[in-house]
Order: sequence, then C-alpha cells, then structure tokens
Amino acid sequence: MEAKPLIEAVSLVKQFPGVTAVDGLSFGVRPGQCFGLLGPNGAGKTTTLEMLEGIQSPTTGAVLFRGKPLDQAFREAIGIQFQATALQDFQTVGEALAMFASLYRRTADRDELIELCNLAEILRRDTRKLSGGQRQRLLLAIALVNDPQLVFLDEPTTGLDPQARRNFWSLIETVRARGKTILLTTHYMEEAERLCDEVAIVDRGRIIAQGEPGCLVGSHFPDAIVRLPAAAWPPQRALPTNAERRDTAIEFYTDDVAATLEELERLDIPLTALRVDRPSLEDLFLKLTGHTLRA
Ligand SMILES: Nc1ncnc2c1ncn2[C@@H]1O[C@H](COP(=O)(O)OP(=O)(O)OP(=O)(O)O)[C@@H](O)[C@H]1O
Repeated sequence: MEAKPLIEAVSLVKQFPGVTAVDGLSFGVRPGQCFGLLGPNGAGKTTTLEMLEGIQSPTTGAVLFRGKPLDQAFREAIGIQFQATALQDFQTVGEALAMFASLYRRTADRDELIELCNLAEILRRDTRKLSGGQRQRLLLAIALVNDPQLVFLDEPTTGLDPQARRNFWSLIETVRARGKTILLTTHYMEEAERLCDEVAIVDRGRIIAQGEPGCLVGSHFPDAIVRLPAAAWPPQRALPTNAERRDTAIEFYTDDVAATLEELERLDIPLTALRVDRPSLEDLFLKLTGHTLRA
C-alpha cells in the first residue's frame, strides 16, 4: 500500500484580480519523496508552493499536513528556501545562521549543518559578499535550521551557473538521503529529471501530467527522437505519419532508430546534421502544450 501523503493539495484555486493563478490543483507528497512542480514562468508554481507553505490562503480548496489543516506543528515541521530571501546587512554567514536558529525551539546541530552546506570557509563572510552558489547554500542551511521534516525549495538553482547548479543538486540529494521530504519548483527539466521521483507538470495553473519522470516521458513517446534540420526535407514531400514539423526541425518518433535512418537514406535525405535524442520532459511539455518550457 502506498504511504499516506505527508502534505496534500486538495483542489487548490487562487484567484487574483483578473487572473486565476492556480486553477484546481490536487496532488500529494509522500514522506521521503522529492516532488517537483515543473512549469514555465507564470505557470502558478510559486503561488501553489506558498499556499502549501501556509503563506497565502487559497481562494478555494485546502492544504492538509498529515491529513489535517495547517497548524503550529506544521510550522515547526517545515523549512522554506524562498526564491529571494532578504538577508540582513552587516551580518556574517555564521551570524545569519545563529539568528534564524534563535527563532526555533528545536534546531539542527550547527556544526553538522555547516558541514552539510559547505559553509565552513565562508562563516565569517558578510552575506552581501557571497557568490550565487554560496548564497543558495546559506539559504538552504537557513531552511534546514529547525531540522524540518519537509523542505520547500522555490526554484533553488535559478540564476546559478551550470557548475554551481550541479553542486547544489548533489547537496539536495544529500539532504534527501537524510530522510527529508522535499517539494521543489523548477523550470529546468534537467533538474526535475535528476532530483525528483515524481513531477507534476504545471501550465496555466493546472497539472497537465504527473508521474515519475522516466515513466511519464515513456508513456507519451517511443524510445528515440531523430531530428533533422527542417531544410533537409524536400518541401513538396509529405511527412511520414511518425514525424512532426517543428520550427527549425523535423522530428521522427521511433523505437527503431536503425530502420528510420535506413528509410531516410532510401529517400535520399541528407543526414549530415541529423541528431538522435532520448525524449525528455521538455519534449513532453511541448507535445502537451504546444509551447516550450523556457517560454
Ligand atoms: N500577488 C499577485 N497579484 C496578482 N497576480 C499575481 C500575484 N502573484 C502571482 N500572480 C500572477 O499569477 C500567475 C502565476 O504566478 P506564479 O508566480 O505563481 O508563477 P510561477 O510559475 O511561480 O512563475 P515564476 O517562475 O515566474 O515564479 C502569474 O500570472 C502572476 O502574474
């Protein structure tokens, strides 16, 4: 039997004047899971997360933690890494950690937290002097300062360079391996594929697909996508039924790459700029919505 959700969104709706930011979202996050809300800017991810965090109240619908409405025990059991947290000026990393720790009755072991988030070398540094990656590590440490069961991460790697992003992913994996439940938002499909064991793809305030990333992609696509520049296909020739014309490419969906290549050769199509890819969440998003995730 599947574990009961630790936190659950039940038919969440959030309306602002003139815009329905969240339009009836329901999902559950089980203990120990890393669950991702994946979608483009403006999809409603942050608004959803803030309703789950108890920071915004839903217009209709409910959030349940361990099957009950959010209460003081919930606030003590969660940690939040906001997209932008204002850190106090003239404060060092060590002082910022101590200040946030002083807000809680129960706290994580300070030395362990410093080691986990790799803060030892920057403890005395002014928080205004941190690199993007260092700042995110401090914000994660602050989110973990009360040793929470459930951690919310709102676009934790947006704005980081690829190296810092990868380092941060390893850190999130370590946090998860320590038994924390994680709910994160992202618009990077690579991030969702690497970190999340379940994703809900959100577009215009609704979930348009949900599941384990690999299964989700596998249920909508064959094994491979063969991509040709659009100019390689003669304009007067009809496309085969397993092909789609995109902006700059023609895509062939296939379980048998060799057979597809043979067929293209037989048709005398130039194959020099051909690419073979495994379908990704990005392809799925495009298929389901007609627009790309980075829009
Ligand atoms: N306080 C608010 N007042 C009015 N509209 C809002 C408010 N907060 C969000 N919105 C609107 O609701 C929609 C969803 O916004 P939200 O920030 O939840 O999206 P998102 O998926 O998190 O995007 P991003 O990645 O840019 O943060 C957007 O159209 C946004 O402009």
